[in-house]
Amino acid sequence: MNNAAGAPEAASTDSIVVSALRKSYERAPGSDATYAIDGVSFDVPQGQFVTLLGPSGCGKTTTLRCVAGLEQAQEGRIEMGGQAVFDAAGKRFVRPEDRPIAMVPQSYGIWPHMKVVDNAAFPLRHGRNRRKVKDVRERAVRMLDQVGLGAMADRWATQLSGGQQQRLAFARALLCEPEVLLLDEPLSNLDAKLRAKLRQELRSFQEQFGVSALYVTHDQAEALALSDKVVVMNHGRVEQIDAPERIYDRPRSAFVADFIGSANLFAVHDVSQPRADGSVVAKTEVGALVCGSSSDGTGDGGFVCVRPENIAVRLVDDGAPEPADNEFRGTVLSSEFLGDRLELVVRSAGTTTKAFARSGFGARPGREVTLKLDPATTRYLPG
Ligand SMILES: Nc1ncnc2c1ncn2[C@@H]1O[C@H](COP(=O)(O)OP(=O)(O)OP(=O)(O)O)[C@@H](O)[C@H]1O
Repeated sequence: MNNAAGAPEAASTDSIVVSALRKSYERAPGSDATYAIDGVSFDVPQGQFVTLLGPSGCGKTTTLRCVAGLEQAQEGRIEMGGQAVFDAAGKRFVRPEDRPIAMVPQSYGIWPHMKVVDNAAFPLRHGRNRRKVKDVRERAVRMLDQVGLGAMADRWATQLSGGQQQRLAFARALLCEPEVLLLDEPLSNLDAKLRAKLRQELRSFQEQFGVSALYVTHDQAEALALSDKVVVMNHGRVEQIDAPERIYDRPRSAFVADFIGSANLFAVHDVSQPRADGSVVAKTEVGALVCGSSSDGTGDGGFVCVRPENIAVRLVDDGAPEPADNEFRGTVLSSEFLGDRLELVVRSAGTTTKAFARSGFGARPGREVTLKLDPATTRYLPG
């Protein structure tokens, strides 16, 4: 669990607690090290699905590999089930094979020259559980049954489809009875439709087996659809940790707002003190906007953030009244038909705004429109 300062506190209900992890790949003494991860802290509560999300190079894989024990950080601490598996200060490092984890790699790591059942049983024959398990084949077949592959146990692994290979990789990982599954972009090699189907399957297996999961992706839709909690990373640091709905509806920074979904960001040059209801008035290039605030503090700078689907669009007709509070006018630059809606780009006061309208809305390029922002879904993000 996180405390008020956002740092994790060790608790018996957490499968993993990562605290202040810092790693640089430049090890030479005196080198001007830049950190691949720089003070990363988060936790994975027991049975939950937690996703590390961020752009390429932000440090997701480095973090996952530190948790797996495949990389060693220079600072910080990692606990699993209440025990330290890494502690830079105490010079403790537990080897990957002795950590209660199983990893599902991007390529699934399936052996083409083996039958499905032998692939599934591989860690029981060769891993840390090797000597403990006698009824290896029986256990592997039982697990294959549970993921719907029982009838394919004696096929060659190469005869499986992409989706079946994922199930096999999942079954093999679960056979190790890990505390936590570590998944490194396991859906990235599949086409969009199959990816959407398999992510639901992945989530339902994870829930069914009650195993905790730490998942890495740069795909924000995948992160929102799958996770109990999303850890958004940027430049080696954590930007925000929250449930998917809060990440989307209440981004804490312009980076999170922009990276997750589609967001309009209006630069702010002055902002009022918070009012009794917590809202602020932010002066922007499109006028003064009343909006909710993500923080207690205010000041100059920052952005007002509003999602395209939260903007109401009206055509401006002859004799239309002047824009009211939280409204501004603009000219339609482009109007794209997306099946269920139109995506409009509207130019006003030197900036462009993206807004959605219903499919039949007659907003051709060149038409003047009024855009109305709802204070409940418009947020001020301090700079
Ligand atoms: N073995 C390595 N040696 C040197 N630098 C590395 C190494 N692995 C990663 N880095 C650097 O560390 C930073 C973080 O990389 P990392 O692979 O963790 O990011 P990522 O968020 O997983 O990116 P991607 O989504 O592209 O896989 C990057 O700047 C990367 O270039």
